[in-house]
Amino acid sequence: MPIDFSKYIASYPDFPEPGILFRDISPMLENGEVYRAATDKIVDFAKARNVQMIVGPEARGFIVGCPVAYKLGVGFSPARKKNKLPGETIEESYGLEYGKSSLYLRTNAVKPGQRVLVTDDLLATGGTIDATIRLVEKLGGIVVGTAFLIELSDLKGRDKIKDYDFFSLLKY
Ligand SMILES: O=P(O)(O)OC[C@H]1O[C@H](OP(=O)(O)OP(=O)(O)O)[C@H](O)[C@@H]1O
Ligand SMILES: Nc1ncnc2[nH]cnc12
Repeated sequence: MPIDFSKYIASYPDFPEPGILFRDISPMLENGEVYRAATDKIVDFAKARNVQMIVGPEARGFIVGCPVAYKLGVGFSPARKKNKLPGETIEESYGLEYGKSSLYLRTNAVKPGQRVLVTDDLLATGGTIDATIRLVEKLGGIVVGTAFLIELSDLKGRDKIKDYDFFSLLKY
């Protein structure tokens, strides 16, 4: 029987602030079979695009991207928030559904011409993924796909990344 992935997403009204309906992937992660099946969907998407490197934003982009990198035998580089990455980094700032922030990537994270998959748990306004893509492209990487567990379609994040191949497991 195919897995109904939607059963493993919890919804919390007014978290972390009033008006936000928070979609929580924790139940999916807490079930080994379901986490693996969800990861395998992204692995298939990545294999079809000959992905050579994965970059994901802190923190939930790591949860999605790292097991895919492990399965493919490619590297993963974290795009991190302020004061988390030592050494030489590049920065991009962005707005999100709640708040504003910056992401940083190591200047050695991606080689020019490398085929990169960008992963995150959820696409909302698209600010986070757009900043992550800009970081990769600043280093000369080629973003061959973007992959998420969840897309919040009302927030139109896909409009920001319409030039890129896209995968999402679930849509709300
Ligand atoms: O499409 P956007 O409007 O940019 O929103 C999506 C981003 O928001 C959440 O991360 P958050 O910034 O809350 O950080 P966290 O993963 O560290 O909890 C989520 O994990 C995505 O990265
Ligand atoms: N509604 C939402 N649920 C979970 N994570 C989010 N990140 C941005 N918006 C979110």
